[in-house]
Amino acid sequence: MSKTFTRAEVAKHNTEDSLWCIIDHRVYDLTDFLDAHPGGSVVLAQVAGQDVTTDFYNLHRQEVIDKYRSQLCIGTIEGETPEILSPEPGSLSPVPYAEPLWLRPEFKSPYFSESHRRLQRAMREFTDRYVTPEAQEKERDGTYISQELIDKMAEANVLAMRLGPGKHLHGRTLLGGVVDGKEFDYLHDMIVAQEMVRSNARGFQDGNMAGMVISLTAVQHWLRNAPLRDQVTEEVLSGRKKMCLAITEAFAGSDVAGLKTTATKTPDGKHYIVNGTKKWITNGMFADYFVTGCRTEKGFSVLLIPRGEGVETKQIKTSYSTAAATAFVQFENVKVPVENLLGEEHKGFIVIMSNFNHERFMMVCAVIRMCMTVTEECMKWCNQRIVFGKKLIEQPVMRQKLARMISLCESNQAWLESIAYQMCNMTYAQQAAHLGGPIGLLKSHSTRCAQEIADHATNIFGGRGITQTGMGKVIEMFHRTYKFDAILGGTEEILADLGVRQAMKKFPKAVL
Ligand code: HEM
Repeated sequence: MSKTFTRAEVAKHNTEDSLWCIIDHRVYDLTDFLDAHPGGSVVLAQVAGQDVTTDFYNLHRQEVIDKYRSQLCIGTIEGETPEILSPEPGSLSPVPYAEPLWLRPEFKSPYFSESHRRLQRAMREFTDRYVTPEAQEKERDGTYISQELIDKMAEANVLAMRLGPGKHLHGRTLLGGVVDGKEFDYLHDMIVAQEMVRSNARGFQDGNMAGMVISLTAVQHWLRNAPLRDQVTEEVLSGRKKMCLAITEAFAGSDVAGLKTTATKTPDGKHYIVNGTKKWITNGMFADYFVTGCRTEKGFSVLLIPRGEGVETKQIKTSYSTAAATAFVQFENVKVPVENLLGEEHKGFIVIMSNFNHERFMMVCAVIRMCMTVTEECMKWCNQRIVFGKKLIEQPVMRQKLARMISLCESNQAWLESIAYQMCNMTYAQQAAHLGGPIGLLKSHSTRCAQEIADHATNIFGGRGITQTGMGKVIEMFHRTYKFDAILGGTEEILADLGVRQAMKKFPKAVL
């Protein structure tokens, strides 16, 4: 790679027998790549011997050249040095507004300590090195997360951190010891969630143990049989077993009262017999345990159901990748020991409701971070793309769009950090009592904003914004999938309504 060439030398290699070109001051020999190029050989023949930097970056993302450099690059241009940055694993983006304010060197924040910063750095590197490459591959081919990655996350205790703060973290070495398990709070939790979504693969993001995140917390808090709880927790956090939450049915989604799956006690009182179906169950395809909402004689109860006789799963294809392992689940006369009951019999609503807070908080962390990435992509594109002889950024209409996108991201992230801080200072029960409304409102609001951001971003990227490869692939993915966050864990309307209803419960009688 230390070889240098003059531009005149490169220009001579302008035939299909010897085809060179220049990208960012580096010389590439594309002769043997002609037939393999996904964009075909004709485009390459048209630019043979030339500096194609602008054309290349109009069509490809930086990671394309990073991937092929070692194979195709033969040297640099004499007296010139490459200018375009290839992000190192773990690095922060230098693009304005690409990172949350607390990560920008010139700003301060009252919320974050050194351990938050250490965790952020370690999580960013972990995601860049291990999660993103697999996420991109699985998102494309629709297969499920590998056991290798699960093992890696289990070993570094990333799986354990994703449950949020709690005793399950005490005594564990978190990502090599960057934070003490006893100090781990909801701001750490937010960091883990926000860093993981930077792998930019919405289906895989859910396929990556999202089912565990929203179900094991309920087991932790509500399964009263301690040996069983410890056994299951250990199995899941070590990555040997997978767990999912099975509440939603084709008959009832956010309206939990309308569920039709039944759990009937056997005459000896030792078991429940479960019958019914569940739909849109994230990770259901590979789950070993289903935390399942059932109708019982006098109400609603939640059971931990292991995969076994009478449990069947079928894949559902949704708008995002099948990497999420979304399933239709059928329970047919499934015998479940009564010790597998979460909370009290007939009082399962509280189990579900209190669990919803963390689930929705996680979703909000993710969607807001994703909006920020989309805004970053648009900032970069507007700065690069030349239309009618001008950069896009020089068009006032584009600056208006960016201003709106930035404002939505900044305000949502600030609201989120404030809620995370409240969570750090409340017990689980206080959170359930006081934060259901605010988290619901923030989720509803942030996904409405996501819709607007997806819309602006697609218009900015044009045809690229509706294409699954090339420069607009992140935009295309976001525009196709932002609705998941608007629906999973409670629709926008239901959550907005919850926010106002919870506020009205506390409305003082004496105020007119
Ligand atoms: C080192 C040189 C190059 C490499 C490694 C490369 C690689 C690729 C890859 C992997 C794709 C698939 C789409 C994607 O994943 O982004 C692609 C598509 C394409 N490439 Fe290249 N390419 C190179 C140079 C060029 C040049 C110089 C041109 C034209 C000036 C070009 C034109 C195209 C076109 C038109 C497409 C299809 C557009 C699309 O899928 O969005 N490529 N290239």
